[in-house]
Amino acid sequence: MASQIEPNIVADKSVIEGLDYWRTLPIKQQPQWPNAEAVKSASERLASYPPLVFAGEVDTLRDRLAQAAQGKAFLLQGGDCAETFAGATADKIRNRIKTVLQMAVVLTYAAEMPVIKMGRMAGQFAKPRSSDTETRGDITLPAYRGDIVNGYDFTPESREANPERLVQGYNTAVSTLNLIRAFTTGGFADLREVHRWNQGFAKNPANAQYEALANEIDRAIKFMAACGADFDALKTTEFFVSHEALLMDYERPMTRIDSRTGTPYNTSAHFVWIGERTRELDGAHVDFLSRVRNPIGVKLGPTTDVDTVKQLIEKLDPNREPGRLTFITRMGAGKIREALPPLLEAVKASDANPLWITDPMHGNGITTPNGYKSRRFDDVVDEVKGFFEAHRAVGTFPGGVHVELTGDDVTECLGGSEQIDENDLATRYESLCDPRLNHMQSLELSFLIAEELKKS
Ligand SMILES: O=C[C@H](O)[C@H](O)COP(=O)(O)O
Ligand SMILES: C=C(OP(=O)(O)O)C(=O)O
Ligand SMILES: [Mn+2]
Repeated sequence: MASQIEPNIVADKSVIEGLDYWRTLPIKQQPQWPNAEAVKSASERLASYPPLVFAGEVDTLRDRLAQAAQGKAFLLQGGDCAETFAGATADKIRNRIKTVLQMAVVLTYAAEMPVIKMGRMAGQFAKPRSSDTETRGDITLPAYRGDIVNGYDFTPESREANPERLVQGYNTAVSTLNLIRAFTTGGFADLREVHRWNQGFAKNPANAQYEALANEIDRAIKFMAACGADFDALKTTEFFVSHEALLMDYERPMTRIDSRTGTPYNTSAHFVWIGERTRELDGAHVDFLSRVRNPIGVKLGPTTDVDTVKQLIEKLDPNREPGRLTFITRMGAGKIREALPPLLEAVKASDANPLWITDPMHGNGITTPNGYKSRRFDDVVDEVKGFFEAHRAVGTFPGGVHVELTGDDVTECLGGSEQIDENDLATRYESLCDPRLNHMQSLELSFLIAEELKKS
């Protein structure tokens, strides 16, 4: 990130050394690379490539998240469970952005407050798995760990971890982010285009409800324009990218020293989070992310206790910096109403002010009798409701949602007004890992969240 025209403040030696301290700690969910030299070579190349995001953008996001933590903004974070290299096409990326923009409009209108838009995009390539291996029939192979590690095809060649994929991951993230920037700053995301974001999607109840809302917004904009309002600010929209910081051979080389401040930023995304499976207090991931300046998230499952939350705050946000820390709860619809309030109470009584958002996906996984990983739309909605209820009861702010979604008409989650059932799953199941809400289910969810926001 060094620039010739900006001051070039170098980092302390201890700061640079600290970025590799994780190597001495226990670490989970990393691939078994077959060839250490090849990993070293790929990591060195990554370290020499330009950053994907700038430190200044990361700082802006931290400010936005600080607003949300204070109850003055709402975070909408969404995208694939596992982005794929083949899925990084213009159509698919555009549909996902359109879906997030539509959901954001619905939420902004209801909440009457800014909605921070963030994709699980441009880097969501590495997956933690429940098992290191997958068995089909009498063959057992390494589990698929995301396109940045190995291939999905069930052959020994494809399932072997391949370090060249680290570089391909970077290149795919670059082209995805380039398109995101073009869509969100090149006129397409202009609020006056609110109808256009609905075009190309099938006619269905959620789209019709959206269309009615878009008409209202249109009329309001035209009214304000007739009154002389200047809408230049509506031409572009901020859109941030995020992914799970899981694969250290990608995250470490993408972390650079900011020449303005001499401090480390993970330049592979604006926001990164630590998953439920890798958030041990003394583990590699918590240590590494404690040292970068990005706003960071931590997933919290249903067994999380108060002490763990307090220690995570101590490690990851010792200075209680506004916007620094987001807790992404993923408790499950049946558990959130009991598991979340004690955590909220304890943090409320402390000097910390993290942002709390809900991931209503990962606590609600099921496997259908016909063998698909799925989730029921009703469970997703119920967890969101439980999240709002818990915050209302404790008097804290329900600051956002984190969803696995796509802009395409896939059939991966059950229910919604299209009433997708188990037999429909085979029609269009494309996810290589967890099931995503399709375009219509996503939009429908946003209307339901809007109702909850109005109540809050
Ligand atoms: O996205 C989250 C995890 O990677 C995923 O839920 C793990 O799935 P598995 O239980 O099939 O490994
Ligand atoms: C792995 C994920 O979630 P969790 O860590 O909550 O299981 C994910 O968000 O895809
Ligand atoms: Mn997932």
